Amino acid sequence: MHLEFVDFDFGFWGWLIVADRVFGPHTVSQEVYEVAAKPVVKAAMEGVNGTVFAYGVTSSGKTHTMHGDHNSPGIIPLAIKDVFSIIQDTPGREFLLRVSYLEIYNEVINDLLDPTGQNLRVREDAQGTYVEGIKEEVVLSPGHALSFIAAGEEHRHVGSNNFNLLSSRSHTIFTLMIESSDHGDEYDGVIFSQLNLIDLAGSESSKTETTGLRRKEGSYINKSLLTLGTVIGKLSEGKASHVPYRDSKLTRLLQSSLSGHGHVSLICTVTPASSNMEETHNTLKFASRAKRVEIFASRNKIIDEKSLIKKYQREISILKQELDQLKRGMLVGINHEEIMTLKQKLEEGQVKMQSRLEEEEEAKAALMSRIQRLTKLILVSSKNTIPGYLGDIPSHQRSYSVGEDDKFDVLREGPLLLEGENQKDSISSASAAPADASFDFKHRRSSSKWSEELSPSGSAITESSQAGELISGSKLVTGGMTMSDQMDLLVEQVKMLAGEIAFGTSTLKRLVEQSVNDPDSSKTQIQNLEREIQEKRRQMRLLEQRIIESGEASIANASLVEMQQTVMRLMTQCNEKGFELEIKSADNRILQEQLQNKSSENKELQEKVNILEQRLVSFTSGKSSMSSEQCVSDVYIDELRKKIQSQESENEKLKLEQVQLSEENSGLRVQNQKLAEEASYAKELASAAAVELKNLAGEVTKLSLQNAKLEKELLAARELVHSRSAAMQTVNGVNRKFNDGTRTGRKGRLAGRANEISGVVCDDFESWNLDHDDLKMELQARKQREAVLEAALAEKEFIEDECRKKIEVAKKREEALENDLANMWVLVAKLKKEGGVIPERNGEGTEYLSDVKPNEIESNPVPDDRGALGVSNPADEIPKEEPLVVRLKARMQEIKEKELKYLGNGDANSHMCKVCFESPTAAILLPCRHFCLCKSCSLACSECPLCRTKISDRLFAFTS
Ligand SMILES: Nc1ncnc2c1ncn2[C@@H]1O[C@H](COP(=O)(O)OP(=O)(O)OP(=O)(O)O)[C@@H](O)[C@H]1O
Repeated sequence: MHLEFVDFDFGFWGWLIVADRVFGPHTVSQEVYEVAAKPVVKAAMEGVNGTVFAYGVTSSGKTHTMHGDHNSPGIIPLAIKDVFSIIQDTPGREFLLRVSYLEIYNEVINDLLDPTGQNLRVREDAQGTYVEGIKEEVVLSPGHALSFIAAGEEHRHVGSNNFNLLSSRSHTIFTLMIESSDHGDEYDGVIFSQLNLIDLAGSESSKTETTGLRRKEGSYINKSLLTLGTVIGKLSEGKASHVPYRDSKLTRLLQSSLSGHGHVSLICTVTPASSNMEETHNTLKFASRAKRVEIFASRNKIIDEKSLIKKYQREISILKQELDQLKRGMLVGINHEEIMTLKQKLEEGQVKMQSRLEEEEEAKAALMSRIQRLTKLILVSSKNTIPGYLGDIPSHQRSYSVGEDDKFDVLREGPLLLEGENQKDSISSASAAPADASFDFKHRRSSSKWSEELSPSGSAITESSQAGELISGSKLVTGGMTMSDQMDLLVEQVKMLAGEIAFGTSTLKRLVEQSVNDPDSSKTQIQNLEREIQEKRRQMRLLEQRIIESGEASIANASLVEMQQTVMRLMTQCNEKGFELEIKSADNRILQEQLQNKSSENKELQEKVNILEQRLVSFTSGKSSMSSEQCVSDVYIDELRKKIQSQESENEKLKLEQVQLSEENSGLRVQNQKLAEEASYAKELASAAAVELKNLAGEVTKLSLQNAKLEKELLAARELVHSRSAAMQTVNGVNRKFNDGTRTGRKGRLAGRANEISGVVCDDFESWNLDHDDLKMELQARKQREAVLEAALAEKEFIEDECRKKIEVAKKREEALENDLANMWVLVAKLKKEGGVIPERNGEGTEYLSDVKPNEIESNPVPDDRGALGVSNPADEIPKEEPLVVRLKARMQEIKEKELKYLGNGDANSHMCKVCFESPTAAILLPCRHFCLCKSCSLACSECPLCRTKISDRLFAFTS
């Protein structure tokens, strides 16, 4: 496969394009990295943002260039490796590296390091654009960083098209965030930079046969790449025109990189396939445009506060301080006195332990010295070869093995020969010939050994040397035997010596008997034998002494072991005690802390007590002359006790009250419910009364209207009467003039009226005169009518007055009702406020409202039957103990009855006179049933004041 890598480097530090390179198909990634990416990486490590991205048609090798494979790592792994090697080569600085890895798939940003981070949003701050909520991982090594890339690649969208089996379906941006600062004193702030390593998805031509999802992906890819091309094109123009960074997520994210504040290295990959010629051409055009983009890369500002490295450094310093404090804090919380006490205790303990240890050491040393002494003794004695002595015993044994026949001789003569040899050796007169050669040899060897070892001077054997032999012989056994074996051996030796002595004694007896026959020859033998017996006895004594010493030694040895055990036990105890001491000291610390807390609490309490005492003193100073604090505190305590007792009794009382109240509450609730029902009933009554009042008012209005009408009619009638009378006067005047002015009377009035009616009438006087009689008649009729009307008017006025009175009464009644109603509502509201109950008075019944007293209710009396106020109120008859609502109900009933009376609706009481309100002794019920009048009143009225029914037609309903 032939691939070409086209690299356009945009130069560094504000340079314009300095180099562009074309790489052939056999170029390795390392070479491309060296040219295209390394300078960018290096600059990024120095604080300049850098971006390296691969652009090209699908399957042209972008992913291969950026990621590479196992054999040939791409730009990204090489860059990471380089970053860490730069860190290695920069010992003077501290670095903190973080990585993030995202993809832009179908214009959606997904976090490749965190599968839950989907559809992330792009934000912008002073530093530029960034992805909100993207996961950033701190990396510590190249492998660590590459592991994140590998993990991210798992989540990347990859699919196959007809050019590439593993075609990238998304743009990926691997970002390395680099923070660095100098060490210690040379600290110059934290430098932050970003290195973006981008693997774009490949542009897809129409030849890329895609359907469905691939087509959709392809369109998104092409669109974003087109936007990238447009942005590059705009930037390459160099004009201050609008750059459509926001048209795609890719350009939006690369905005700060492309806008010229960091290094950008664009690697364009092309394929030599003729089928991709158009795309290759487009890629080259894109590269050509990109070359013209000017970059003014600069080092990023120093950020201190936001930097993670600074944060970590701060944390580290804080932790160090905490550690120091912690180290010092071993003694924090313990005051100086405690420390001193603890120290003292420790010292005391140490002294004790030291003295005990010293004692033990001394005991140990004593034992050791004894052991050493004993050991020395053993060592010293081990130089003596008791086998020589013992060798004699085996020799004896060997001699036993010679034959049973020789046994007696050996036993009989051996010691004698031995003694004889000994005698010869010891006194250097070894003249006596041995009876047995072998015995002699053995004896000789033994005796020579004794003489060599025990007698350095090589002189004749002495008492001491013999004793030394015995001791050493005995001691030697300890080298290979136990003490008990030694003892046994010594005892055996003693027994043997005793046997030899006994044998020597019997031999001596036999020699003494022989000396009777031959005194010369046996004399010497007897002397030698006596000497030998004495020697044997001496040796036996020495051996006995050795046995005693061995016993002592065994006792000493036992005591040594015992001492050693004691020492061990004491050491263990010492360790245990030391451990206990540590625990105790730790406990002591804890107790000390607790004690401190307690003491602080005590202090606080003491302060409180002092304050209380002061208060008490100030309180009692004026009253009491008690001087001693004890008395004050006693009084105070007594008071407190009394207070507590009174408080307790109050508490009990309160509890009882609570129980009572709860019982009352339940009772009152029931009552409240009843009252609510009554209140609703009273409300209904009040509303009915209001309706009735309204009707009454309507009727009154009607009456007023009728009255007004009547008044009008009356006025009209009066005017007519006046005009007629005036006309009559005119006529009379004319008549008088006409009849010499001598006559007066009706003619004159008629003449006057005629004059008044019209001046023209005079002209028609003749004709008017003809009607004179008629007029007279008419005048009379009118006069009568006038009188009737006046009477009616008077009646009307009277009725009007009555109506007014009624209205007033009704109004007052209404007011009273409203007052009652208001009182009721007040009562209801109060009941609700007091928990929905009416408090009982001694449990005997409901209590009147404190602010709505019965007297107040009576102060708004309902008018009586006569319309007088506050007279004969039935409410007065209600006992005061009755509940307000009951009284109200009674009042409402009364009102209703009165209403019925007023209305006269056929009720028995409705026969009361509606004019004088007298008792219905002589009442009549009008046919119209409007008014019920008494006889006297009905006489005054000729018709029903309401409907004008003639009273002549009246019907006396009843008379009492
Ligand atoms: N220089 C190269 N040496 C060897 N193999 C290469 C080289 N460049 C690309 N390839 C191979 O070509 C194939 C396509 O390459 P790659 O996936 O990198 O293309 P791409 O441009 O990233 O494609 P797409 O845009 O579709 O993702 C891969 O199998 C890759 O291994």
